[in-house]
Amino acid sequence: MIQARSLGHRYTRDTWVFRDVDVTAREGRVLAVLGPNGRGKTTLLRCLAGLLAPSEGTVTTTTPVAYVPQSHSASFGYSVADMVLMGRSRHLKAYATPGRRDHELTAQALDRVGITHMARRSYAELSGGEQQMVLIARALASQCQVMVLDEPVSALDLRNQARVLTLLQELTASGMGIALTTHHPDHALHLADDAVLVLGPEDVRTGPAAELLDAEALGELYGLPVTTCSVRGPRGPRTVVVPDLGPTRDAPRPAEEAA
Ligand SMILES: Nc1ncnc2c1ncn2[C@@H]1O[C@H](COP(=O)(O)OP(=O)(O)OP(=O)(O)O)[C@@H](O)[C@H]1O
Repeated sequence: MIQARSLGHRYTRDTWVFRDVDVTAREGRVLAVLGPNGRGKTTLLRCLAGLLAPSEGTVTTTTPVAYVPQSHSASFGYSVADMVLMGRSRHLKAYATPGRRDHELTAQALDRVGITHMARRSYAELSGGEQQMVLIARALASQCQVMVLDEPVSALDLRNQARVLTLLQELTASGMGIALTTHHPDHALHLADDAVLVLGPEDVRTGPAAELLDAEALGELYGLPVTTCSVRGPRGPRTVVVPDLGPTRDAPRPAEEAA
């Protein structure tokens, strides 16, 4: 579990990114953090993951946590398998060589994310989306109990988005805690038990996702009209979020309407 109390952070003396945030990421639950660009989602996530010391408040962590950044550039020519094996580093003594179990867990993580075929490729030469999958596998190999992911599907195509979202659901069902940021309210509605909406430095709302993520709140969050509706997907009804993008290409043009 990661529990943050009265959390606040500022990079400069007079500008707070957020203040007074109480939030908990628990095993077996998904916490989704939403907000416009630059509003502080990554900052909040890095505080929760223990990578950034908050300017005020406390973060208490009771279980091993792994952080999956949005992107990560490796300067050496590591293979994908090496990158994932690095997830095992906290289990190894200083200067120890990874053992059979470490290699087994690396192979399992590659398989679980569906990237075994990439194992020998150079990580640095992968596309952004492929690298994102490798970073998720690295976190899996670490055997964390809470995984903190910064926009884990931002670079992924539709199929890999579905693969990763399904994997996160499976991990949660098996008891892992997930905290993630996302620019997809649909994904948050699909996955999340709890949500954080970062509206402003002094207005960070937390609560059950199903209550917090309604059309009115999302409209206020992103500053444009938003409609939610239920669609019948291949696996049953789902709620989708439709932002107001103006007239669509399918809409009749004014001249056609008048005719
Ligand atoms: N290291 C830093 N030093 C100074 N300011 C920073 C630093 N990192 C982030 N910021 C600022 O803090 C604010 C929040 O940034 P953050 O990356 O947390 O936002 P975000 O909500 O994750 O954005 P996005 O959705 O675009 O990824 C931004 O104004 C950003 O410019």
